[in-house]
Amino acid sequence: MLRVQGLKFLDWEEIELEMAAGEIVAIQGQSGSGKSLLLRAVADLIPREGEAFLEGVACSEFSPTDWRRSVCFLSAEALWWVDRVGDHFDKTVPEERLQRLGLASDCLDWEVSRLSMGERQRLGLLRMLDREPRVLLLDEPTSNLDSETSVAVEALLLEYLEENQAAAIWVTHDDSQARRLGSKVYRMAGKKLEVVT
Ligand SMILES: Nc1ncnc2c1ncn2[C@@H]1O[C@H](COP(=O)(O)OP(=O)(O)OP(=O)(O)O)[C@@H](O)[C@H]1O
Repeated sequence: MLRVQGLKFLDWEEIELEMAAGEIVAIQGQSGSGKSLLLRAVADLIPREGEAFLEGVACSEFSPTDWRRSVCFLSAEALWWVDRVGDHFDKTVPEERLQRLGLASDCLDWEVSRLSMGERQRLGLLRMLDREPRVLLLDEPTSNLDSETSVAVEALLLEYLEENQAAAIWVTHDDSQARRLGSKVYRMAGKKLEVVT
């Protein structure tokens, strides 16, 4: 589904990655090792060499907007550009999704400024799913969450990947999360991507 070929940014070594529909690839590595840069490079958000292919079609064949809608990067700190939470969503978020993630049923009417870090993270994730991406580039998507809410986020994401035959690259500092979710686990170290399992 997603193939990354000879991807190179700054002075990191070339990166090759391939993932199938429904698959999660987990990426670990010390702080500053280049995990976020890799996700941004795949999303075509930073200057890079090499190519990424979605279902065989090169990134360069897409408009930048179409690529980023299909291969969607979720930053650890999602950006919010208007005051009201609900104005960031194209569609109505099913009440059941809010409930599953422990979010208040009226949170779409809230001001962004009142959101806690964990609420921002969960709503950023729902906003991403609202756009129905084919590939999810997740930068520590549960870093601000308690363990129970993290489990709920994991379950929702697994369900989304299965139902939509989408794929994800999941950056995490949590070893057990990487092993639990990743069909392959990689580590960024020494400016290169190494296979762990
Ligand atoms: N435009 C740039 N030019 C040079 N160096 C940069 C640039 N952008 C980021 N870096 C550096 O690249 C390194 C990797 O950054 P990155 O954000 O990918 O780390 P990370 O592995 O995601 O870390 P963390 O786990 O702390 O989030 C950092 O040292 C960062 O300062």
